[in-house]
Amino acid sequence: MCLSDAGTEAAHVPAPLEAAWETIRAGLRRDCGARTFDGWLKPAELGGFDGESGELEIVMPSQFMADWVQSHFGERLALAWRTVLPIVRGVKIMAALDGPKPSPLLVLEEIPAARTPQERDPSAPNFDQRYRFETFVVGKANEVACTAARTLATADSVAFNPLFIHGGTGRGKTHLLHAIGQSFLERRPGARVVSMSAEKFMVEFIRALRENDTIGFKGRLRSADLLLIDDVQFIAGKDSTQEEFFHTMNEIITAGRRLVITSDRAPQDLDGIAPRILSRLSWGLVADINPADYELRLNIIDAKLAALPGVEMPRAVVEFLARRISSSIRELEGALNRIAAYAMMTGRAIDVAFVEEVLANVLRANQRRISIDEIQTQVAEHYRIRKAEMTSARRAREVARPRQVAMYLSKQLTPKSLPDIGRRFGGRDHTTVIHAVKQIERLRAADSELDADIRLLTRQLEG
Ligand SMILES: Nc1ncnc2c1ncn2[C@@H]1O[C@H](COP(=O)(O)OP(=O)(O)OP(=O)(O)O)[C@@H](O)[C@H]1O
Repeated sequence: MCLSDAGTEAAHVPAPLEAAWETIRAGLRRDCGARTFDGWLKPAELGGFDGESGELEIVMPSQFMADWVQSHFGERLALAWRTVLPIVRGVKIMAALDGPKPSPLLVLEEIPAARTPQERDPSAPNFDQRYRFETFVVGKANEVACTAARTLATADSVAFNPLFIHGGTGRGKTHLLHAIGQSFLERRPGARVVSMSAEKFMVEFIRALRENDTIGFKGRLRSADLLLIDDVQFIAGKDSTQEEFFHTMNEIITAGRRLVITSDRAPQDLDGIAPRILSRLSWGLVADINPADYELRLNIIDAKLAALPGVEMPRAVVEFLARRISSSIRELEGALNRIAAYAMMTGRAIDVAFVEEVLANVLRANQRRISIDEIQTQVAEHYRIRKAEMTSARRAREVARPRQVAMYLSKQLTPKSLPDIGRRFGGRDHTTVIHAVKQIERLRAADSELDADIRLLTRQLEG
């Protein structure tokens, strides 16, 4: 449903869009300064909104301005809109149909419209430019998969084929797949790389059957120097697609061409996939991507922040996010974008309170399941005391301090209330817990050894 046509004067824009636009404009003005704003963004007007696709048009007086705003503010505008008014899922910046013609000077400078690789060659893969090895942060959870991916992409010959990468959602499988494709093509310009999801494989195969073009389909896939198939779990239970997939795999591998497959689960858990496909997979290398640990999450945030210039995030906030958002990297990335957009819009400084407010839902969903029992075990082991001392009445320093550390960590790492925590430490009062938390906070700031202990314990507990 299109509410209005871009560039027509009588465009009726619904009130919520108007209100959101005002907020976004105010944020942009604050963010980029009055000069840039007045020169480039002030003339922008709301165009049509398509309620079905969620696409909003922003209309500039000329094509040149539309291109400039697209390249300098396109992503930021889209992000701001999605944040302020989530029904807006995409933003299209366009020139007014009856806008002024660009001056000759501007024509000289006009930026040629970028064409996607697919527009140049419909069979060329459309890789996401952001998904490269250079932007993939490596840690314990993904180093085997990443090394294998790099080897497959760059080595003159590989000892394993296919490469099967598996892991839960949002852990970087697609990122690695695109990185392989781009890196392979850079080393071998002109090579034939075919990249598709298993779902697309199925859809295209069925279409080829219907259009009597299976020869064409087979030819396109089997002649690939590198074939990348994402989310293979999709073809579970689809027998004829699997039959075709098996022959494709076979031909690629026998011809010494390279094949990479990703899946959300390990081969042995792929129910509904033919045994001969699974056995073919086991000829190659199976690499998993585990959930990112605290260290890796910290490094990923740092890397993403480096790509968001102008976003000032204090160390305490970075650590807070790494600690609290552990479900997936996609979620971590989403949280960072949301914080950046809100900070831009409201002009507020980013601190922990701000982040707690902006991410309330995400943080709730990510509530860790670390138990007080685990904390007590880990702390007792670390300080080499008996776990029973966590609940005992002994006040000797060698047991009292570790007990306080465990109470402090229980407050930091679990959602339990102070009285709850007190009860779990031998029925102590909540004021004892408050005292422990304050005491450890104070000591931590002055005692680097204690600080290091707490960091280590936090890392171990968060896995
Ligand atoms: N190690 C990493 N370094 C940098 N960015 C990462 C890393 N891992 C994941 N990401 C980012 O997290 C987001 C989600 O990753 P990706 O789409 O590759 O996940 P996926 O495993 O394919 O998930 P799904 O199974 O849901 O498709 C992407 O934006 C990706 O760039």
